[in-house]
Amino acid sequence: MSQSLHFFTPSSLTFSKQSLPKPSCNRRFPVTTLSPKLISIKASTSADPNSSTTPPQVLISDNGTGAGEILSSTPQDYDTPPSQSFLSDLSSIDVDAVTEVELKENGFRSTRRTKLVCTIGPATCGFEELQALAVGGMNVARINMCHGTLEWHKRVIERVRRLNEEKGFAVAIMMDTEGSEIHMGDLGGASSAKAEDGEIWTFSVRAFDLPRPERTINVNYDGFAEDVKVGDELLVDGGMVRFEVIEKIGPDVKCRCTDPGLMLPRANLTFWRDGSLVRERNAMLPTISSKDWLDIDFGIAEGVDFIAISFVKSAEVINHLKSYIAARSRDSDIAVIAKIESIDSLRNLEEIIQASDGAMVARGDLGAQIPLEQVPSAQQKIVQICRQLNKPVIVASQLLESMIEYPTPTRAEVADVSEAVRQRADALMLSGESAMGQYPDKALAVLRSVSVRIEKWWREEKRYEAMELPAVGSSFSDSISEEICSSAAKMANNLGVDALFVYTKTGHMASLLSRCRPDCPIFAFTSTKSVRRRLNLQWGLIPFRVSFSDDMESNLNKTFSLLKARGMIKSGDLVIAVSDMLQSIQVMNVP
Ligand SMILES: Nc1ncnc2c1ncn2[C@@H]1O[C@H](COP(=O)(O)OP(=O)(O)OP(=O)(O)O)[C@@H](O)[C@H]1O
Ligand SMILES: CC(=O)C(=O)O
Ligand SMILES: [K+]
Ligand SMILES: [Mg+2]
Repeated sequence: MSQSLHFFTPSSLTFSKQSLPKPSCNRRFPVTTLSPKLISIKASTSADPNSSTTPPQVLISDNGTGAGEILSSTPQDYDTPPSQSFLSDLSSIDVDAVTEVELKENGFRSTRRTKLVCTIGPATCGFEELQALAVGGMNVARINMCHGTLEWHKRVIERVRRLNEEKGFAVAIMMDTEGSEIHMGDLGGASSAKAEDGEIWTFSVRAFDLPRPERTINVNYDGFAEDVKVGDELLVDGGMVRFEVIEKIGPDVKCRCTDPGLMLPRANLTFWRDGSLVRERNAMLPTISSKDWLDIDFGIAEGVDFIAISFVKSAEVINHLKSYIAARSRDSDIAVIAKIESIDSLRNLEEIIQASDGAMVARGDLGAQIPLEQVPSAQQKIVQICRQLNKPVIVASQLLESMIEYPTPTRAEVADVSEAVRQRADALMLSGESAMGQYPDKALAVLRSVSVRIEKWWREEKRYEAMELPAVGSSFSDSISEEICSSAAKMANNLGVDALFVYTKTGHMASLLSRCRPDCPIFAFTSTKSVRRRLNLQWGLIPFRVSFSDDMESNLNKTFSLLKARGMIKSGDLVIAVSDMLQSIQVMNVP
């Protein structure tokens, strides 16, 4: 009957089985009271070996088979008294109405796992429009500091906040820096400019009087006229429109349109010579410009959840920004997302991702820096590395580009979205489709329905990709958490459980579970609003805010009754629970 297993640790951990004690009211032991069917594996260690005199233990209990055997508990883990706020907050759990309805109507399994980011622009900045996006499944609202004034962005942030407060959403805010690459001016207020084949346009660093003279474009980079040469190819937005440089007159560069198209305000500009990107000069520009620093100060002051850094070249700039944020806002939760959109970022990919809290495959500019046909493989690689390093990854740009103008996507766009979902990216992003397109809600609905459909198909076919997930933590305690999460995810798949529950203060344990991309959804319970919002970017997590204690038994009882009362779970549902307070895996039916 007895099983034992030894870990080699400072003090040895043992697996063993003992007789199941009768539940008693003063015995605070979660495994005995929750349900008739329950298995608990507990590996209790202290992150700080000096903080506890109790040797770490691993416990296995199983009273689900009727064998009714269990071993002694480690009382210290259960005896932490619930805090005042916990007691006073017994009835409250934050979940948005949309998730609640989705869980009630469709059950856990059909909830969407891929997260959705929407760029907010003139088409979606009003409260009603923002609400429509939240209802439509927006998890993160992105504001792009290339466009709009600080006052405009501030109003958007306020509206998203109000939406969260009033409607219970946990929409996170991502601020995206402008970066100091070369781009066009704002077209003097026009929403776009059309360049036709063969037309001659003037690109200049000169400021023009309004109204903007016909066929002229402002360029933000002073060295532009010096750097380009006659014969160079000038690409707007990575090739959406192409020009050939035909003449230079002082600050004015005359160009002939060779590939016609629509140019959007502040579109990115790159120039190419003999088939390769000219980057000597703009490579000298700082990744974070002085304007970016002001925007970052604004983002910190406004308490945004994510800051996405454009045109990252090295890990150094990420580390620099992270220490700046840490110094500026002591207990700030702002996560830094590295935008992979340059040749340099591809060169230093692993170290950049390692230093960041997440990454974005910014295909718009990336496709302007590397040949377009290399973008898909770069995307796959970035998504894979992020997953291995346990960092959330967003696939961005042109997912549904045609929906800026049309109410239905092209088949090719649907295939592209499907591919990103199949790669199990954490999130998909809308840019122009939601910022200035005619059908933002429809575009979001397409992302949503394609995600759900592909995820379902993938699960039905049991198409697990065998991805090696290397250890990401440095301490032994980290390794235990990783092992627990990968075992819990595997158990969840094998047992066909309805949901994984994770109680997490920092969100780390939830992200480790998400990394395993299990079949079932992950209910992530966290006590702070900011962690809840941040988790909203990660694959498969349904973040709830609820106050909880170190006592897993009461946490589980409390969440079960709260969720049952709201009709989000029911008796008999099979759940696996893990937490970052108590290193254990518990399998149980909802009582
Ligand atoms: N705050 C805004 N105000 C006005 N227009 C905006 C705003 N945000 C986005 N847009 C419009 O939506 C388009 C697509 O947005 P997106 O965020 O992808 O920007 P982008 O200029 O392509 O640059 P990036 O490379 O930073 O994504 C922009 O080109 C712009 O026309
Ligand atoms: C999103 C972004 O910055 C890009 O695709 O270039
Ligand atoms: K940007
Ligand atoms: Mg970009």
